[in-house]
Amino acid sequence: MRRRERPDFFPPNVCPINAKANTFYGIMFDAGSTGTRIHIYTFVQKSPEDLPEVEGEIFESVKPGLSAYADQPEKGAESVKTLLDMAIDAVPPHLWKKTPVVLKATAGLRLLSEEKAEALLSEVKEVFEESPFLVPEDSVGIMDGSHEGILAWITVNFLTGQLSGQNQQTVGILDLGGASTQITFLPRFEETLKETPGDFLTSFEMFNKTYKLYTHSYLGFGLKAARLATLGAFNMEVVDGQMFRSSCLPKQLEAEWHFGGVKYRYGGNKEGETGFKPCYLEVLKVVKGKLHQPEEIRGSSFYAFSYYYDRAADTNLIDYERGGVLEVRDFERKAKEVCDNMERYNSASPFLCMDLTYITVLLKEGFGFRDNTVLQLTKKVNDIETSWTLGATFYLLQSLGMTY
Ligand SMILES: O=c1ccn([C@@H]2O[C@H](COP(=O)(O)OP(=O)(O)O)[C@@H](O)[C@H]2O)c(=O)[nH]1
Ligand SMILES: [Ca+2]
Repeated sequence: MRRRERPDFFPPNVCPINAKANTFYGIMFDAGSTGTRIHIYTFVQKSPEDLPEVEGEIFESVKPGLSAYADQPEKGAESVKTLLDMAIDAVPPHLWKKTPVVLKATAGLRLLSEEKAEALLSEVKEVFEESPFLVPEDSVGIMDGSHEGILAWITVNFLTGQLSGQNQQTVGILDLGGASTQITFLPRFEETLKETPGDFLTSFEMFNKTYKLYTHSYLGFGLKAARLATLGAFNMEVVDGQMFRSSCLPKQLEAEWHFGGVKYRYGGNKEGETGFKPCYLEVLKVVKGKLHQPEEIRGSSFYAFSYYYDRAADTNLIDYERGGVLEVRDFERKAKEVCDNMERYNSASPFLCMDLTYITVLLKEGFGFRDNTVLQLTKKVNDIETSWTLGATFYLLQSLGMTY
């Protein structure tokens, strides 16, 4: 796409408040499987040659996600309206009409029937149309899995300064959601391009450059979907009262869990085995042979966020506010510690052992990372969330001709 200049209403030297003429906003909703979030970004474009700067972000979230309202689409849309009302206060009224609002749904809605997903999305569209903001075509929809990874890659590499200037040393990213998981990186070796199935490679244009990225979204491999798969309950018609058991859960546990609008009963192996070893084997069945393993990633380091971050923070592997640097084996060590002392960790979450074991198995046996592969756990860079939403907002502004 060609670089386009935004109209300048005031030449810089006569602009009354110089800084404000080139400020603009973008509103992006992330309708995830476990929650809905609004990101209201403020951008400043100092000159047409430079990348826009992110001046600030307002972030708020609600739970549960839209997919939990599969049978009450109006209620689902109400949760979006609550968040959108925040934008009315955040964006100056004279810019409302120029501020685009978009909602992209991810794996939660991908797993619903088309009919239920459409009903939810059309209610949300109505909420948008009743708002004073700019509602572009296709403003509400389900995002393609490959875009989810690419846009998160754009976000992280933009925030870490890798998309501007010469010597670009981009970083790969790992996102672990509730229902799907993404891996994205820029291959450095010809071999990788040759060995990779075509649908794992996508060319993407951003900020006047084309990137050929390796990316894939594995539907059903998010943390919560993996819990169901381990229990043998994923995509199953659940019979009333049916109990799903696992060696990854505390022996005496019996409880209920709601996900994607379905109720599941689950519990520990009352009589049988419990602990890291049997749990690892159980989880391995869910993962083994299901993921593509690019050779190149074994020796590189990756940025990891979402549930990788949350579980690492929950178990003090990293600081909750600042994040940290880990190796894959740190997750395994912690999984052993938790699974082999399950009763002690019971109070935090009954799924902690299963979650840590899943993360370990996914990284090692799924993607094929080494024990000493380095992971940079990050929630925010320069106070901006490391989410695909920033990349998606840039893409949106580019398509509207508001930036290049
Ligand atoms: O702005 C966000 C959005 C999501 N998450 C994390 O993403 C995970 C939930 O995934 P999500 O609901 O987005 O599921 P998906 O639809 O991506 O499978 C949780 O760890 C959240 O804390 C986050 O940290 N920041
Ligand atoms: Ca997500």
